[in-house]
Amino acid sequence: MTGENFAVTGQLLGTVVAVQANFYRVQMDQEVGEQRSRGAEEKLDLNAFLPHCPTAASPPLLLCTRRTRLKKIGQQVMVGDRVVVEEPDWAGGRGAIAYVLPRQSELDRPAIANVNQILLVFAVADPPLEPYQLSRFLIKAESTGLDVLLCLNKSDLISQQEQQQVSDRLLGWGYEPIFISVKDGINTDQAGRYLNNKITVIAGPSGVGKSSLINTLIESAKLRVGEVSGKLARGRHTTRHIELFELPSGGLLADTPGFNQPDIDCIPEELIHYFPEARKRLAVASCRFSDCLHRDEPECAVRGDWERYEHYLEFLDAAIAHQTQLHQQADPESTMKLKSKSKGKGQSQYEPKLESKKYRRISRKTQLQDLQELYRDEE
Ligand SMILES: Nc1nc2c(ncn2[C@@H]2O[C@H](COP(=O)(O)OP(=O)(O)OP(=O)(O)O)[C@@H](O)[C@H]2O)c(=O)[nH]1
Ligand SMILES: [Zn+2]
Repeated sequence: MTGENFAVTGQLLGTVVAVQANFYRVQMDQEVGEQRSRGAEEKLDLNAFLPHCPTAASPPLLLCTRRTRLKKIGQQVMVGDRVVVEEPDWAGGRGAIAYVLPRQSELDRPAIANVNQILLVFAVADPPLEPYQLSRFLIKAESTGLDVLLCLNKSDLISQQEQQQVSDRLLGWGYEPIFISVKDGINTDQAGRYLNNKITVIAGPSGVGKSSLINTLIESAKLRVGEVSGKLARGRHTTRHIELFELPSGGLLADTPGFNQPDIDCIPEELIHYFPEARKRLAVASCRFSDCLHRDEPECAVRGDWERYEHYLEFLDAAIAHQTQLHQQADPESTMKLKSKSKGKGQSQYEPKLESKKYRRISRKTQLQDLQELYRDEE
């Protein structure tokens, strides 16, 4: 099923903003609101995959069920999905999801479709900016393949000079952070503009000011959310309750429960691509071996004098350890084979191709199981 199939007159499009039991809360597109208020049967802009700007007269929010046909074909509906709604009951606020449009991206944890970017929030002080922790979060964010936006909050606590030092250092990592202060209202508008008409997931350690930033960004949404669920309740969300909050300027924002040390569980040979400064090196030169892990291999284009190389080595160990563990859980025999095969090549020898295939298979399977579990629980 392709997007073109929906380019017909009269389809009602919306975005799933929350899943509750076997109901889906669907924020209808702006055009739907306008069309409804005009009472006209006009052609809708069906090319628009992104959420639209709410105006004073916000488009309706419908509580929808999923058509039996979707259940039969095993089509799951995720938060973030663009959907076609049929049989709207505007007065009762109800509808039925008839189709799910093709997804542009699919995040695993939190399970959200069509996310455009990750907004990583850290503080420059209180809690102090810890490079290793920041690096870990950045790697995790980069591993989603989505755009990564870095906001450094509490800039009111440091001097211009200190800010410049942090800025220079992070530029060496390949990032241009936005320095903000929610407390003093510095650059929060600018940060907000990056979220326009996009689906953004916000992440970062505890105490850096995520709640404060969210509250600043979504004053109006907070009120509306208040009517539905009682309160914004950030931090209490589990992966089982994911919600997208509408930004006044358009766009949707999802909050993730705080976690302090995200696991490095990526495929070892892909890890290097999550470092922008290493990506830059690999764009202009190649390692001698295509399966180079950039440790002690000869003629490596990556190894060298860059600040986060130490982080890379440490995360690589973590990624390999994670994969070995996965391997053992899934298939103890093949791990044995792998081990004996590696003998004689040196104890740190590692077989990337075999492992990564295996990993991908397991990963997709667990992903599916997670989802199935989620829906079983909810139905
Ligand atoms: N100095 C200063 N303090 C801030 C700023 N923004 C937030 N804070 C304070 O930092 C503390 C933590 O803010 P929160 O918004 O709760 O942080 P959080 O990231 O949501 O924390 P968790 O809910 O634990 O994930 C609060 O006491 C805020 O008042 C800022 O720009 N400057
Ligand atoms: Zn290399």
